[in-house]
Amino acid sequence: YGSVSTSSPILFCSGSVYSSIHGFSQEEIKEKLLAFPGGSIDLLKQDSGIAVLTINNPPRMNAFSGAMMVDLEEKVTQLENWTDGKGVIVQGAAQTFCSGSDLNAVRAMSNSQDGMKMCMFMQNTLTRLLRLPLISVALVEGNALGGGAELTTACDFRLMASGSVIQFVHKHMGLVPGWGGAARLVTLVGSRNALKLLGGAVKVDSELGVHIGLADGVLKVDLDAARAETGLQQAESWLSQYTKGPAPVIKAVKKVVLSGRELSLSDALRTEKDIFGSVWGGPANLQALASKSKHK
Ligand SMILES: CCCC(=O)SCCNC(=O)CCNC(=O)[C@H](O)C(C)(C)COP(=O)(O)OP(=O)(O)OC[C@H]1O[C@@H](n2cnc3c(N)ncnc32)[C@H](O)[C@@H]1OP(=O)(O)O
Repeated sequence: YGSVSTSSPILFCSGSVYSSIHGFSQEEIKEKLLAFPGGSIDLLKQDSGIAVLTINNPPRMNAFSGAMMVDLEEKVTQLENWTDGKGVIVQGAAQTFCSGSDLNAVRAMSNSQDGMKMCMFMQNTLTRLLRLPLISVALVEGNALGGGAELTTACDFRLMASGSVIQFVHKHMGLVPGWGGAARLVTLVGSRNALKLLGGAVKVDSELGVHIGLADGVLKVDLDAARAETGLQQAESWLSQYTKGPAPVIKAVKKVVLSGRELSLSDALRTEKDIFGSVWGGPANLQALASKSKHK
């Protein structure tokens, strides 16, 4: 497969929003964030080409410590470099998703300069997560609150367990989203629904989530515990509908959709042409042509 040299440096060279030209130092904020330890972000890359990224801080309902923000950035870098990857599932440990920023860290960083730097760091990371050449799914069990709700919007899809809640609680905290969650929410559900969810700090359950297009599916509850699939197993089989096939082709699928989502039409068309060129004449294309396959 040829490498994709596109006219779109923003999407495929550096997925970040802020850099030194914006007066932002990633290393400086990393050092400050590392002063708030606790929890981890765990990455499991599987032979299926589907990775599992786990937000792991159960004593604080998987709230993000500063160290976890740094850890997430490192894991996103690993996913960007995963040649054989096709998909990623983002979940929380211990059957709950994520309760947002660790409020202890928020209290200690409450001056607006530090708050803005943390927000720029998280915007960079979550933008890179959404721009990964992998199809991503947030598996929402339990609560996704505040920054946790924002994290769900940094995935291509959201699957909700029954009883789970996505809630942008920011207004109750005297805040608005800052990790890019408002901008992404408007894209997902439209500005009127986004205003309702943010202005009312609405608890979005799975039914409402599907109704407004925030959720893409609801996990099944099987009362026979012995037969029941876990949320993760269900999410893996849901995602595998879209990740069958060679990694370069699945990555190309994500890239054409991403460029259509983020670029102007002219730039998206040029980028699509470049991505097309990277799979045209590739092994999967040649094999399909040789087998004279029929699509029925
Ligand atoms: C730009 C980003 C903006 C933000 O993300 S601001 C943060 C927004 N998130 C929140 O305000 C969540 C606050 N937490 C809650 O509402 C509740 O704890 C929650 C998640 C519904 C769970 O309720 P319960 O099941 O009753 O459990 P609980 O309250 O006893 O919590 C268990 C332990 O977890 C802790 N915890 C939960 N959310 C946390 C957070 N965000 N930061 C730090 N610690 C947090 C909570 O303090 C409790 O700890 P402990 O057992 O009392 O030591």
